Amino acid sequence: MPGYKVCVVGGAGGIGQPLSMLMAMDPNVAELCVYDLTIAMIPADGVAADLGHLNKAAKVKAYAFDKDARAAEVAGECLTGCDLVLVPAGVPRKPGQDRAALLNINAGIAKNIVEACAKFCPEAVIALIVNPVNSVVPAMCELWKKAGHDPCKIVGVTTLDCVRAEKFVHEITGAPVGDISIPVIGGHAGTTILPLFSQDDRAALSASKVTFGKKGVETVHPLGDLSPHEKERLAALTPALKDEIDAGLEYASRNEFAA
Ligand SMILES: NC(=O)C1=CN([C@@H]2O[C@H](COP(=O)(O)OP(=O)(O)OC[C@H]3O[C@@H](n4cnc5c(N)ncnc54)[C@H](O)[C@@H]3O)[C@@H](O)[C@H]2O)C=CC1
Ligand SMILES: O=C([O-])CC(=O)C(=O)O
Repeated sequence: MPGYKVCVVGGAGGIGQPLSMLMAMDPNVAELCVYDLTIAMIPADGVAADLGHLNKAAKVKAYAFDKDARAAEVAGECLTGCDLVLVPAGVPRKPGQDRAALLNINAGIAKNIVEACAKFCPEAVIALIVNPVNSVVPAMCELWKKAGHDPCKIVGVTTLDCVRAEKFVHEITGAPVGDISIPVIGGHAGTTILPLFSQDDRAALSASKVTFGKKGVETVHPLGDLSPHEKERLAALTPALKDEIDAGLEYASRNEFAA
C-alpha cells in the first residue's frame, strides 16, 4: 500500500466528519490529520479519537487552531508531508442563499489554508470542496500559480453531482446503481450543473472527465457527444459559469499569499 498522508481541513464539520471517516477507512491512507478550529461545534480531538479506534491502519491525529491564526504559521506539523489535502472548511449557505454569496468569506478561509499548503506541502493535491467551488477553485489556482506552483494540483470536488445524477436515474429507471455512469460538467452551482444523461454507457466507469496522476490533473478529456438538449443547456449555462470563474479571478487579482 502507498501509505499516503491526508489532511481534512474542516474535518470536524458536516462534510468533514464523514469524509474523514472515509479517509480513515481507506487502506491507502497511513496517516490522517483532522484539522479544524478550536471554536468548532464538534472538537477535532473527539473526531480523531473516534476515528482512531476504527480497526484500520490509518493513524489519526487532531489539530485545532484559533480562528484568527495564520495556517502558514501554525499548521506546519499537520500539513508537512501531505499527499492530499481535502478542504471542506468554510461556511455553508443558509436557506434562500445561493452559493455565490459565500465567496468573500470562504475564499478568505481557503486562501489561509492554500497559502499554508504552498509553504508546507507544495507537492500535495489540494481538493477544494468549499463553496462556491466555481469561483474558489479559479481563485486559488491563480494564487497558487502566482506563487510559482503547478495549478494542476488544485482541483474542485463535485463528485456529489455525479452521485446524485446516478441515484436519480436509478430511482426512475430501476437500473442497478453500479451500472449507471453519468458524467456531470459545467461546475457546481445551480444552473451550471449539467448532467450528460446521453452519455450514460451503463459501463460502471468513473463519471469523471478528468484523469488524475501523480501530478494532480493529468488529462482533461473532451466533453464527447452532447444531445441537442445538452448543447442548448451548455450554451445557456456558459455565461453564468464564466461570471463565477471571473469572480474568482477577480478575487485573485486583489489578493496574494502573504510572504
Ligand atoms: N462541493 C460540494 O459538493 C459541497 C460543498 N459544500 C461546502 O462545504 C463547506 C462546508 O460545509 P459543511 O461541512 O456543511 O459546513 P460545517 O459548518 O458543518 O463545517 C465546516 C467546518 O469548517 C470549519 N472551519 C471554518 N473555518 C475554518 C478555518 N479557517 N480553518 C479550518 N476549519 C475551518 C468549521 O469549524 C466547521 O467544522 C461549505 O462551504 C459548503 O457549502 C457542502 C456540500 C457539498
Ligand atoms: O447546496 C449546498 O450549499 C451544498 C452543496 O454544494 C450541495 O449540497 O450541492
